[in-house]
Amino acid sequence: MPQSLDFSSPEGFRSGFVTLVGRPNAGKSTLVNAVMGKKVAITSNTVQTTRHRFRAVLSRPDFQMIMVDTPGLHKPHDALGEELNTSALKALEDVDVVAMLIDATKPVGTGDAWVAAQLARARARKVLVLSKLDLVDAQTVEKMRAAAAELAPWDHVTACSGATGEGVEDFVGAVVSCLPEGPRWFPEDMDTDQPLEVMVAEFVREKILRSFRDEVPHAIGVRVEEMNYSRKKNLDSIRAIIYVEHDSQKGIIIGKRGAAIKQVGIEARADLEQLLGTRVYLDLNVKVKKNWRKDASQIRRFGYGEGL
Ligand SMILES: Nc1nc2c(ncn2[C@@H]2O[C@H](COP(=O)(O)OP(=O)(O)OP(=O)(O)O)[C@@H](O)[C@H]2O)c(=O)[nH]1
Repeated sequence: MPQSLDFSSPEGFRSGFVTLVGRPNAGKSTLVNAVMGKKVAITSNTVQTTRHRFRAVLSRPDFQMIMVDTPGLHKPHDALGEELNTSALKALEDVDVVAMLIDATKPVGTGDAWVAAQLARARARKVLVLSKLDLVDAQTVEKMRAAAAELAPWDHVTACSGATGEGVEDFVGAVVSCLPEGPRWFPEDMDTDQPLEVMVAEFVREKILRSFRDEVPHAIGVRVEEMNYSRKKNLDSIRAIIYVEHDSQKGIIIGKRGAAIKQVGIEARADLEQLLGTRVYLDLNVKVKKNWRKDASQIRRFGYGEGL
């Protein structure tokens, strides 16, 4: 039997779903990538980077930990915000473990207390994670541990750095100890169930968010229109559209004589070639679609909030 079809699991095997929650920018996507040992989620300094809910699956001989990466919980300002909030709260239902990340570089605030209060309603086991451990000293970590412990009754309190990897195995151990005994849900060699088109669109969006942080925050959506693989050339030809809200944003993204979008294309292509294991031809176009973020049905059409 090919390995990918082998779902059998030994006695005592643990498996289950864990969702990562926390304020925007807390480091959720970075931690998912660190746990997986490779990039499956996009990260950026811009808050609310994560829009798609997806699963990353860590398989070891004695457990399978399925991570559901959620958009940050926050107070909504527009329809997109509401959609993200709803999806974050929904993610608390039907999971075995909720891991709440608190950025160790910031004092525990009312925002964290608000998220912890939402968590109190979930029946799942709860793990608190102080993130960005590499940026703080030991004394701060101890203070943060004490403050965080007050927020809710946690099963475990851990600290780690998704950037350096320090403490990441402790985090995995804490989560796994909370998982119930269960079957292998996914084939051992499958590490994400996110459709390729969605990952491709997200990788392109990450590059744009990084390049134009201040000029176009949140005002972009990326949709992959076409993806064709040629076995002969080992080449993926991808056509994607970048949607913006205003003409001015279109100008910024394209840049002088197309220089800016060319740079985005070069960077995205490098990542995509790694992701897909093929050569990539990437055709990016920019279109203006006024107020697309304000209309929740449009948001669904763009794929955000779907399948939640
Ligand atoms: N130094 C350091 N930086 C980190 C660490 N984890 C995350 N960051 C940075 O913090 C920023 C936000 O990280 P993300 O992983 O995108 O945060 P997120 O919680 O997924 O953000 P949203 O998608 O907005 O909810 C990025 O610039 C990361 O590079 C860490 O452990 N150490």
